[in-house]
Amino acid sequence: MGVEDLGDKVVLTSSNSTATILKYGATIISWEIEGVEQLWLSEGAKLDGSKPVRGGIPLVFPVFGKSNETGFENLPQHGFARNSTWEFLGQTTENPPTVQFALSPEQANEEIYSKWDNGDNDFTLFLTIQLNNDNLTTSIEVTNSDSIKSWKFNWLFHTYLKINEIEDTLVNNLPGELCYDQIIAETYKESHPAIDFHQELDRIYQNVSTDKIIQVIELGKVVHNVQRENLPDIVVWNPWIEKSSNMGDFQPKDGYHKMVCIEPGHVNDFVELKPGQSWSAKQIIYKGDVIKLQSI
Ligand SMILES: O=P(O)(O)OC[C@H]1O[C@H](O)[C@H](O)[C@@H](O)[C@@H]1O
Repeated sequence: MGVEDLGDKVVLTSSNSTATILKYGATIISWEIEGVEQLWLSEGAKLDGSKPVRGGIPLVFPVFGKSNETGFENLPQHGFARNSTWEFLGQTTENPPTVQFALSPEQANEEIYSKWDNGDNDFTLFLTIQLNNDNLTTSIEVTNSDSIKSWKFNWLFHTYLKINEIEDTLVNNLPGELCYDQIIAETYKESHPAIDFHQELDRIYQNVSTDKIIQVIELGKVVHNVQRENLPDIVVWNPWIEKSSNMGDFQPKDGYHKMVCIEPGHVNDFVELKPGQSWSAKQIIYKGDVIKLQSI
């Protein structure tokens, strides 16, 4: 049991599990239960701060994807939280092991931060990571630290879940939900009883009730459950053959068989914060093998 600061990373240990967090991006790069890895991390992922980590749980702030909205148009895809080295604030609870990280303009990747409204938005992010025996909980609090200016943002946990075989995998509890399909640039209502994977898939499910647990089911068995608080949107992504072959840090090239991204976020529209206001949200990924079918 405990928390170890190894310099560039922090390791949390509970009686049956461990989580490893890279300070760069405050990216969770590993979560093991009984020695079994739950997150997918590319063998080609850069862990030296030269680029965002391909795998684990990168953090997306203040924009998801690219946006042409005023103030966001110069930012690269997914913003700067994943390219910044966060401050490790230390352990907040001993049992369950819980740690906190912070990011504000002082620590943010200067080059990218300056592209967000000319580096004129004062913010504070607190990320709390709690390792329980059967779940990993990540909580985020975003505060507008400016005394006069309002600003807006997207937030997303870009969670890469590890699976055995994508073609044996289904994602449930999304039928009837509105989604924007990024591959064909169209919005439609999901009509399939479960999402299956036979080609590149990149969809933003919008405004999905947080009562709904998103389950990843492999050969009829639940392998991951994703629960959300205050995160209405869910991105489901698998890059498949061509897209992964074009990502230099995606290794091995057939690694897309072993991963699915379920990304809870607030990305369909922006959250607006007035000076001094805060917003918070949570992702809980847990084990548990009961199939729960929730209709719209
Ligand atoms: O390559 P990255 O910038 O890490 O983005 C990886 C992926 O993130 C999300 O899942 C988006 O929906 C995808 O369109 C994007 O390809």
